[in-house]
Amino acid sequence: MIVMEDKFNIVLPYKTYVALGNFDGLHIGHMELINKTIEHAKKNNVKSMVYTFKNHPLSIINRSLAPKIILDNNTKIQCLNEIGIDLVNLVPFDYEYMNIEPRKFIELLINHYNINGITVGFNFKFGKKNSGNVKLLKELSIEMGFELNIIDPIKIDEDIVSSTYIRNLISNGYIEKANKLLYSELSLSGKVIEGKKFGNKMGFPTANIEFDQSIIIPKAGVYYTKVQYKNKFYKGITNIGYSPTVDGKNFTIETHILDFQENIYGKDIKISFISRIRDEIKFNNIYELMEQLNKDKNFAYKQ
Ligand SMILES: Cc1cc2nc3c(=O)[nH]c(=O)nc-3n(C[C@H](O)[C@H](O)[C@H](O)COP(=O)(O)O)c2cc1C
Ligand SMILES: Nc1ncnc2c1ncn2[C@@H]1O[C@H](COP(=O)(O)OP(=O)(O)OP(=O)(O)O)[C@@H](O)[C@H]1O
Repeated sequence: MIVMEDKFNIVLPYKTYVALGNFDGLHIGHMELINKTIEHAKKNNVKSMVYTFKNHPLSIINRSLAPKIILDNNTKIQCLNEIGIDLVNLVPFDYEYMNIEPRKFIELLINHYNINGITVGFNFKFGKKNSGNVKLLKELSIEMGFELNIIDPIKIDEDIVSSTYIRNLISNGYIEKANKLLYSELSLSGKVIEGKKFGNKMGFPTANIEFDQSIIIPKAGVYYTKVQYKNKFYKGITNIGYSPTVDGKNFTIETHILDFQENIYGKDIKISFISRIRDEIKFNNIYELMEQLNKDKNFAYKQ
C-alpha cells in the first residue's frame, strides 16, 4: 500500500477508484464503503484509494468543535493496509483547502488522480462551507464521466452508525457496543511512564501510559483490556481516572498486566479495551482497594 500526503501537487500515472471521507474509527459504515471501492477498483482494473485527512477538518474550520479522535493515523494506515486498499492519501486539511469550491474539488481529483470512480455515503458533504452533496456529485459524474457509487445508510437498531455515535458510546463506557461497530477494538498506544510507584507496594504494579491528548478516552472506570508489548499479547486490568483512594489529583490511565514482570518504563505498549468492569471507587483504605483489585484480576482471568 502506498501512503501519501498530497494536496493536488502530483499527478498519478494510473487510474483510481476513490473512497471519500473522514473515516475516523473505521466503523461498519466506512467498511461497507471501502469494501465496495475495492470491489469496483478490481472490476475496472484500477487502483483503490482512500482519500481522507491527516487532521480532522473541524480542527481548522472550528477548533472548539473538533472532536477527540477514535483512531490515530498510524493505526488507521495499518488497518487500511490489512483491508487491501492500494493507496491512502492523508491530506493535510488547511485554510486554503477549506475554501475549495465543490466543483473545483472534483475537477482537481479527476486531473490529479485519474479518477475512474468515486464512492461516498448517502450523506456525504464536501467543498467550501460543505456546499457540495450527493445530488451535485450525481450531476458531475454524468458531466465529467466518472462512475459514482452511493452507499445507503448502515444502521444499528434504528440508529445510523457514525463516528459521532461511536464517540458517544466510548465516552459513556459502552466499549463492547462500540467495538461491535469498529473494524478493530478501541485501543490506545503510548509510552509507559513513571507513576507514584505505589502499585508495586500493593502487589499490583501498573504501567501508566502517556496518552495523546487528541485521542478519545473511555469513561473513567476499570476495564478488562488486552495489552500488546513487542508483538506479544497479555491480559490486563486498566484503570482510567484519578485513583481517589490514594491520590485524587492526577488523571491517569494505568494497567496491571497479568502474569508479567518486566520493567517496561519508556517502552511502547498498546492497550485494547474489551469490556468495562466497574466504576472507579474511593475506598476507605488501601486494603479494601487491594481486595477489589484481586476481584478485578480474577474477573480478567476468567475471560
Ligand atoms: C485495575 C485497577 C483498578 C483500580 N481501581 C481503583 C479504584 O477503584 N479506586 C482507586 O482509588 N484507585 C484504583 N486504582 C488505582 C490504584 O490506586 C493505583 O494503581 C495505585 O495507586 C498505584 O499507582 P501508581 O501506578 O501511580 O503507583 C486501580 C488501579 C488498577 C490497575
Ligand atoms: N452508517 C453509514 N452508512 C453508509 N455510509 C456512511 C455511514 N457513515 C458514514 N458513511 C460515509 O462514509 C464516508 C466517511 O464518513 P465520515 O467519516 O465523514 O462520517 P461519519 O462516519 O458519519 O462521522 P461523523 O459522525 O463525524 O459525521 C462518507 O462518505 C459518509 O457518507
